[in-house]
Amino acid sequence: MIDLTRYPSIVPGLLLFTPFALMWMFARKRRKLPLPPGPKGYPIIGNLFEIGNTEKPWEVYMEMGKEYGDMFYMESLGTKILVLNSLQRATDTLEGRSGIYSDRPVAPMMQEMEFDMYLGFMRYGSTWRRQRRALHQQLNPSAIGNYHHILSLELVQLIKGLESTPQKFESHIESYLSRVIFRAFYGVKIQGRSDPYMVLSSRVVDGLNIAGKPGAFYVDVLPALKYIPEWFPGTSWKGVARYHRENSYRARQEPYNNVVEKMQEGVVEPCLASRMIDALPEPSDPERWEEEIAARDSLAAGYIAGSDTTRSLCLSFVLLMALYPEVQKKAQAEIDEVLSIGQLPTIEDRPRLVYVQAVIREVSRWLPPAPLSLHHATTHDDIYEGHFIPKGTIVTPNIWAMMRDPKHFADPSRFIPERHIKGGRIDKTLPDTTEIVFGHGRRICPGRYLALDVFYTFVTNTLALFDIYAPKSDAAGSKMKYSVDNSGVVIGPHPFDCDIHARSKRHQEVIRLLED
Ligand code: HEM
Repeated sequence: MIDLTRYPSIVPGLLLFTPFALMWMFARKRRKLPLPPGPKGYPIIGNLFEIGNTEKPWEVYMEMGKEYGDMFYMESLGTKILVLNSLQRATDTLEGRSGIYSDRPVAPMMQEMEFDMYLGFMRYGSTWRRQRRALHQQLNPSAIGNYHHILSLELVQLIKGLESTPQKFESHIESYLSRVIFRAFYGVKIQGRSDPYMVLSSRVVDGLNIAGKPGAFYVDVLPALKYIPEWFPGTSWKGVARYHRENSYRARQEPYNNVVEKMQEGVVEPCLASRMIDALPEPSDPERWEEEIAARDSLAAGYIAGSDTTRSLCLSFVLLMALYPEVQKKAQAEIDEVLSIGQLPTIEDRPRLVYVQAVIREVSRWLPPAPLSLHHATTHDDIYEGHFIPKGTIVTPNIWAMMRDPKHFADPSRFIPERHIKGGRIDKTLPDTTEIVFGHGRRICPGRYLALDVFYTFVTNTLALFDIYAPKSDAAGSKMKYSVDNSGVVIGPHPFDCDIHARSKRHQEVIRLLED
């Protein structure tokens, strides 16, 4: 017997959607081809309990894959979900058939908060294409070099912070990443967490995390509720939506308008925004207006999407170095072989740092910040490997399962950078986890080159100058306690303690001599 009290948020949906579910069941009968395999559903509600189980769904889906295969399908109350548990399935559909699999499902509350104006949550179409192009022109591999100096300039404050107050490592990392992103995007130097831009961006991320939770708002279950006036009892969600809509609007407008003003005054630091503005068509061009909105909104989408994800990867790296001191020593030995003390690693050193590259691949595999990527959706019916995939299916790429696929990664729960190396080089026959972690197909993360360069800069410079240990209270590094925060769209380690200090007196001296 199912205990409905465990799933309070789905009870109203159960009642409200029963007629739709019946219609859906009859429509299914008309189809000839089978749907992909999947758990048998209950009459009327279908797979509501599998879909409604929001506790670490990436792990639940990985387990379900053992029974139903690397691609399975669930249906409930009109919602259709296809889970892709292997890289092969993601490549075949999201990349091979990207013309069909590149839409996003947009929940009514997301729309009410205007988060569908952000690239990551926008429906597939011409506005999406325009914004995507605007970002890609500034963040592609040949353009990204324009921002490498910022990674190094902002590094000094991070290194000095880690040396003077190592217990605040989390806040130093967060502040480094925000400084890099805001300076690269808008040419501004922000001042810590209380900076107005930081406050605004964290409010938008909070809103995304609230709206991203399935079943958190009744309007997601019954979209017609949005037409009920705000004075009506039980519509407090409308106030929540308005608050986040305002933040979402300000986050798109304010930093961009600031750059426009600075450009007019001739005092702007070259940045993504100024380069996008320079590249806009002439004011008389009919395309100008739309292109300017695309520039403005794609920048906001980038800085909102980039902070939490990159932070999660950096914190996972610190945690893993404390947990696996032998990996840390090996990576430091490689850096010492390539560079002398006092020389800080740069992007140009990357090809010579093979073991460090393997560490980066293994951190990305071990705790991918977006374990279920972002949902894709189909714009048309499709037939894939003899299965019928209906139009409007929500497609969930399970990055977590791909990273733990024993076909590619033996003993997947262990952290073993060596698995990525063969004959002294990166093993190109193994899937590249630093690609998988950024998603697939036309919606793949446009910030991936920037994110990887920032992450590499953080990893190499930290290893070059500091030792990271489990806190003294822990007898051995491998026994250090940690847990993962699964509460948002992006996951990462919960706050944890660790000891960070300069590797030696000479390293301490190098840090002291660094100039701000
Ligand atoms: C380690 C850091 C990062 C990770 C793990 C990550 C991961 C992802 C993933 C998994 C997706 C969904 C891809 C898909 O739908 O298939 C995505 C989308 C996106 N990412 Fe990132 N990302 C990171 C950093 C960044 C940065 C620095 C930016 C800044 C430009 C950024 C901007 C975006 C945007 C705008 C989208 C939406 C793309 C679209 O829907 O077309 N991300 N990211």
